[in-house]
Amino acid sequence: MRRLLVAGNWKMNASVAMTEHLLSAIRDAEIDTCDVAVFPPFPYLALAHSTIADAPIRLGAQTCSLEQSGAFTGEVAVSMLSEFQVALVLVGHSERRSLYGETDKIVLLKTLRVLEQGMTAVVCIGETLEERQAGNEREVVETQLRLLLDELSDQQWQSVVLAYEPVWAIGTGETATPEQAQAMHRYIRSLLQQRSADIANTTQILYGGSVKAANAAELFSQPDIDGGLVGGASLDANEFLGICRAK
Ligand SMILES: O=C[C@H](O)COP(=O)(O)O
Repeated sequence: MRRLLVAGNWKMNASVAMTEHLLSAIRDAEIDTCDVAVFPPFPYLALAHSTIADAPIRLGAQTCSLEQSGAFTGEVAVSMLSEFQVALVLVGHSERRSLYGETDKIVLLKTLRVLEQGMTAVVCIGETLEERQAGNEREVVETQLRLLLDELSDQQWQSVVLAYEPVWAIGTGETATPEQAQAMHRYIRSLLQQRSADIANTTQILYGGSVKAANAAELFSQPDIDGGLVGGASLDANEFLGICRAK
């Protein structure tokens, strides 16, 4: 049985006050209906770690370096993240792919770095509007997954979470319908099934793209949707908690 995971990706939005406010509210809500994770920007990870203390909230980072240490100005290594009890790292978010040139090869290499450090990689995939309008969404998603399917061992797949995020639904207010999302999640699971039944059964596949408290329950009730990767709505404590409580 796959647990529901609700993950808040704050993107480049935070302050000390906001981090303390949001995380205190999430901590005090004592959510037990799903697993909860938050992905603050790098400078707030230490504060986030101390604010959530021993609460069952998993801490995530929004990206990581391919490198382990050295002269890579501005980069952050996975070993540094693990010192702040970061348990999950986003890899291949569509903004990293489109704005910072994160290719499928880089996504594979970063995923391996994250797994080597004993963390979970949350690998993001999804098609653009043009790709969907051209009817190529399945092909795009399969291509984005191909290297991971071919290169990761069965054991490594145990530490991978997938997030299907149609680019046209990110930050636009236009959510994929539950049927559209379920159809793609089912397809992704069928690709995992080609690797092994165990990987297909155990890998969590999150949906991302304008998830909010008002639409979360319908999305999460789909058989192949195992939670959400939430952007904008994760910046509002009530909205995020509403998503966590959605059933
Ligand atoms: O990582 C989160 C996604 O990009 C979704 O963002 P959004 O909920 O603001 O559409």
